[in-house]
Amino acid sequence: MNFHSRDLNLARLCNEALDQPLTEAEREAMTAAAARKIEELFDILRIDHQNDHNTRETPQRVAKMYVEELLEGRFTAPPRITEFDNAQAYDQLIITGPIELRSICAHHLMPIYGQAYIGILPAADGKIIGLSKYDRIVEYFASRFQIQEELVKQIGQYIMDMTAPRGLAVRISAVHMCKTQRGVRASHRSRMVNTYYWGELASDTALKSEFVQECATLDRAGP
Ligand SMILES: Nc1nc2c(ncn2[C@@H]2O[C@H](COP(=O)(O)OP(=O)(O)OP(=O)(O)O)[C@@H](O)[C@H]2O)c(=O)[nH]1
Repeated sequence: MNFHSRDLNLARLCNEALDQPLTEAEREAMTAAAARKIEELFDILRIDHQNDHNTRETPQRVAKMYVEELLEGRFTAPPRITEFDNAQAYDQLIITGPIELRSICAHHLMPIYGQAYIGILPAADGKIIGLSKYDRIVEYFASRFQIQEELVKQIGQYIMDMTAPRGLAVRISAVHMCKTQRGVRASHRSRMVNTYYWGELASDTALKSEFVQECATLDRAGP
């Protein structure tokens, strides 16, 4: 099957999903087409991948890694969210983290790794969602070429749209390898931290500082 046969040739922004998840046949066709382009790149870089025992299968491996792993969140459906009744009308702050964050930066295609923290102020008459779903949502939006400012907002907006809590905070603390492995060669300890707030968490400074303090505690807690 030719992967241009559907609307898949309509490009989307690097951190947006396609309009429809790929079918298995489309995924295979995209992987094969990407592998051919990576072979071409190796040819340009004068890497003899036909005869080099180390890189013979590398274009196929890299193409598969992009389509099925690093950019999976562009090509698959968002995670299913399990909702439970908020039977006891729980309306206090819930904080979950650290959630392991693995992404790729949009500018140099280098890894971003770190932790995410999510704070939820549930609506007493709303729903509670399964705790593991926050990790899945982070992974879904992180599996794209990203910049950290937009990643935080995408994660939070999705949770707001799906669950309508009274307030929400999403915080990411991450290392950008485009800064540590090249360019300025910053320290591996150099991180970017950013937080975005919605609803009551945006307007209530006491809630904000409770969230930030709990994140610091969770960060120090270790395994
Ligand atoms: N704000 C922000 N910047 C990012 C993020 N990821 C990478 N960057 C930066 O994006 C910038 C891209 O800069 P350019 O000047 O176009 O690229 P460059 O010439 O290779 O620059 P150097 O990285 O300084 O060598 C760099 O400063 C990166 O550190 C991110 O998530 N958020």
